[in-house]
Amino acid sequence: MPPLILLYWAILENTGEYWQILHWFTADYSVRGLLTTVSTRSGRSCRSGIVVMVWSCQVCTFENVHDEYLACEAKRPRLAPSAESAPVGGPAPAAPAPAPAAPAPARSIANVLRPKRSSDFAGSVTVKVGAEAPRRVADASLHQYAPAAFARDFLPAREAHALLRLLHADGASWRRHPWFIFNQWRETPRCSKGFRMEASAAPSRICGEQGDGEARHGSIYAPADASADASPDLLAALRSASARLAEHVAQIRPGRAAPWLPTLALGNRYADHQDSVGAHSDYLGELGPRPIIVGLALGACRDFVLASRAADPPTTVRIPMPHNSIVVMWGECQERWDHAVPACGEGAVLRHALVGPVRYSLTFRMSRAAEISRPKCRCDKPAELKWRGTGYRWCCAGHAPRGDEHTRPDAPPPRHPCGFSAESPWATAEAARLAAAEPEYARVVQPT
Ligand SMILES: O=C(O)CCC(=O)C(=O)O
Ligand SMILES: [Fe+2]
Repeated sequence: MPPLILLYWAILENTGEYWQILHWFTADYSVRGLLTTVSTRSGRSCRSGIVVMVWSCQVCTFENVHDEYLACEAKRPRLAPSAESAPVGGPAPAAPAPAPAAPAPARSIANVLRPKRSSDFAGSVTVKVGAEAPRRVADASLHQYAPAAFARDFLPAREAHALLRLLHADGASWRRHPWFIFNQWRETPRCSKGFRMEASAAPSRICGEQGDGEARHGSIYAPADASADASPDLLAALRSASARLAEHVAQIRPGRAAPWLPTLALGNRYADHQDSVGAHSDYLGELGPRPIIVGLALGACRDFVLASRAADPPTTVRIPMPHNSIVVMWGECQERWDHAVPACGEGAVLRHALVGPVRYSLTFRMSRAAEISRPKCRCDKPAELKWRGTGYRWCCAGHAPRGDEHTRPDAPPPRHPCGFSAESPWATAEAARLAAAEPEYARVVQPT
């Protein structure tokens, strides 16, 4: 049967939503549908009755291969697609001045059929150096400003969508954790859960984040505690994503011999614009110095911010991370840069069709626990590893009950850091070895 193509316009009577729909019926009688008009409502059901209907949004690359219609919520185009080095506003470091909204996509067949990329709707990377006004930069130029790389539309769209569904089902059980900051225990302003991906290991909970007395904090990996409560489908999806990331990193990596094979994924769930992670570098007790850490963002688009600690001149990079985008943080990030997902205004969150304002991130890390001889602090717990300006030191980050334990009424109170601090000559030497094997970031060639 030759393909039959049908283009029609529909107005849903009860919602007033306007859809422009292109269907083509293929030889196997599957039906594809493209929506060109974006809706803000969700939950309508639309069954084709024939075989499969694929709804894809023209604005946010959302693709729903199931038989229900989920309204895409990406109704607010933000910054226009990258214009290399275009100034975007005044000198305020916190947020680049709003740029004019991207023009509405032309309603043409060519535009309907054009595969959409997230750069069509999410903002550009912006860089602010010293007192200069923030500038938009092309994604591929990020390495000129920070030891990091950014890529959009990383996983195949369906894989990203399936992973988001699995995370969203699991994410309801993720918890806020105690963390030590400003000399007191508080709850993390987001929920998190950790996964171990070694084939043989049970998934473990990660005990959230704790402070280190300098208003910086990092993620702490608890040893596997056998709370194997992630679905096999989710673990399989995490392993698949991690294999793709390992391959990507191998392609773009600046030197170094040993492969990066992630074995841990820390999941964060930001329920809305108020959830956040403050500026920090990660704890490295299990990862060793200068680790590669890769963040995969799924769901709502929020800004991921990298800020140099050096004042010569201070650099802030703001990366609006849309659904299915990744940021690779090279080793130097954990020494001389902080990263954050700041709280923002409600309107600054680019919602996702499936999860609305919820953002998930998975930060993939490679455990080197087997190579690291980790001392215990005075609390008799494994110490944490941090860069301290001139070298690495083991320190105590305080201790709180792991996983859900802290929510139990009989949970012991969290313990303040004991003040333990000891040089790690091994980590400092290992960092120097790794740094020598890395060429200048500015010379890293990014694939297009
Ligand atoms: O959510 C993110 O993108 C960052 C999370 C993070 O920094 C962490 O888990 O240590
Ligand atoms: Fe982090």
